[in-house]
Amino acid sequence: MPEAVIRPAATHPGLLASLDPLLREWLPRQRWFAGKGRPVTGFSLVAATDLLPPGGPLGLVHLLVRAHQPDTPAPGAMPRPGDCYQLLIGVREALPPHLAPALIGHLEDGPLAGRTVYEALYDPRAATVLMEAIRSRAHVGPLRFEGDTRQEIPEGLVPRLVTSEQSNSSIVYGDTFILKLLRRVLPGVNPDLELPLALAREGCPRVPAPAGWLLADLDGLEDPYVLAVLQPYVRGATDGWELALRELAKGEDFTAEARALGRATAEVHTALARALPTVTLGHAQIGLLVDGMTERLEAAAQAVPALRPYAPRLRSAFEALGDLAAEGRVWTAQRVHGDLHLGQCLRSPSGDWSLIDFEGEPSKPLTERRMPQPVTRDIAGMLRSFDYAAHSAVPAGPEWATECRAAYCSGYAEVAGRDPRTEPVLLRAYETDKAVYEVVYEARHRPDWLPVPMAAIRRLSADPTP
Ligand SMILES: Nc1ncnc2c1ncn2[C@@H]1O[C@H](COP(=O)(O)OP(=O)(O)O)[C@@H](O)[C@H]1O
Ligand SMILES: O=P(O)(O)O[C@H]1O[C@H](CO)[C@@H](O[C@H]2O[C@H](CO)[C@@H](O)[C@H](O)[C@H]2O)[C@H](O)[C@H]1O
Repeated sequence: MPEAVIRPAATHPGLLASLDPLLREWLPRQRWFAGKGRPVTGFSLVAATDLLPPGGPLGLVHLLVRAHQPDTPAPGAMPRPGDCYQLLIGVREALPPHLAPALIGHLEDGPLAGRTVYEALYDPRAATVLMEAIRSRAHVGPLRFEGDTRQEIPEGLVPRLVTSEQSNSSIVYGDTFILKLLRRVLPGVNPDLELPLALAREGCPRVPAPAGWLLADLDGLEDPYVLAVLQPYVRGATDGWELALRELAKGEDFTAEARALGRATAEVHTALARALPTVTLGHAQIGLLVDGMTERLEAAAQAVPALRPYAPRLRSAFEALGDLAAEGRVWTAQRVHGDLHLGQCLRSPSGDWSLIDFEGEPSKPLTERRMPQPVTRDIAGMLRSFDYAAHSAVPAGPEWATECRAAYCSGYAEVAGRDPRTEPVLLRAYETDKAVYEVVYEARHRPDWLPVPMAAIRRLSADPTP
């Protein structure tokens, strides 16, 4: 076993000063960096914790740093404080060749001048320190490693960093557990831990139950930061997106899987409705929802000119929902996944589906992400995802999408006792809202993909039935 001893915390203002120029260059290149397009002008230290002393042969420093970026606040608005990021910095005399991709740079001054600093998650020795801290429920400075005592975590699981494109960073331990380290972190209850814990309490088998987690208690804050979540690893799993594309390429039917996904979604929704409060949305609340959807559409049409000709017809989808509410219709809202699509669904080799990544839309504040919403929001996300898969295939498979969407709704109804298609106005409003979001997302991140949500925009603005 490499060193897994957790030593007392010490802060290193000097270390951050010498890291500053290296991080300014390195941080914006990371996939998970949320402030793309604006330079980083400096950092302030939120917390520094030694997990292994940085002066030793292998140093490991846990940092929470606020990255400052020039902001253009709306007139009268307060400038936003920079985003806070979680970093694990390894410190060595020199990097062995297998850690070359992890290099951040060489410290030129300060207490550790001459040493090499690197992204420690690539380093199995550093990853083992994290796991040992969870196993021993260590408290180090502000960091609190905790866990579910009913789940046994064996010693010596071999770690490997997940290298796929992610919004956060994950380490798989011995194909048995996966530790997700949140990158852009906020104080307060995080749905990525809150909802899987609630589902585990309900005995819902569709979501891997958290086995451990990492919190940080910082002075002056009522709520801790949620920094990481450890879950059982679904071995040999394929995600729904990959599976759907594979079946499409082979011309295979996917409706049985779509139906199973509908059932799995309904199981999760039913358990969440039991576990956490539900509320009724009447005229006033639906009015706010409609206003939000309309504002997002206006902002999207400003940002993406291709959307502008369709905006009036799309707006009418939101207005129709407002009209129903004005007639006295009410809807139930509950906690939902918040960002559901095929890529968030994992199929085990035995054919069971699990849902992952309950973080919600990371760009939104936690209070907004934790608000109860109609389940239709998640359902619309999945319906859009079948459409995405069908449009990504060559040749495109619009009938495939129609069949999968129908099968998904039927599967949902089998478990929930309520078919989402019986709420066409609500479904259309949510699907429109999601397609508008996707237009902005693709214009910003993957312009080649823009035709996919634009096809949906055309369909939704032409045909009032979802
Ligand atoms: N419990 C799990 N079992 C197996 N693989 C998982 C599990 N949780 C996550 N993954 C894999 O890790 C990837 C990233 O996880 P996710 O929670 O979506 O992180 P992010 O928020 O960074 O996108 C997923 O796409 C999936 O491939
Ligand atoms: O998984 P994330 O939380 O990072 O979600 C973002 O990226 C997704 C792309 O990976 C994006 O999803 C869109 O593309 C998917 C195919 O790549 C498709 O299945 C989804 O239906 C579609 O929305 C998601 O919108 C974005 O928030």
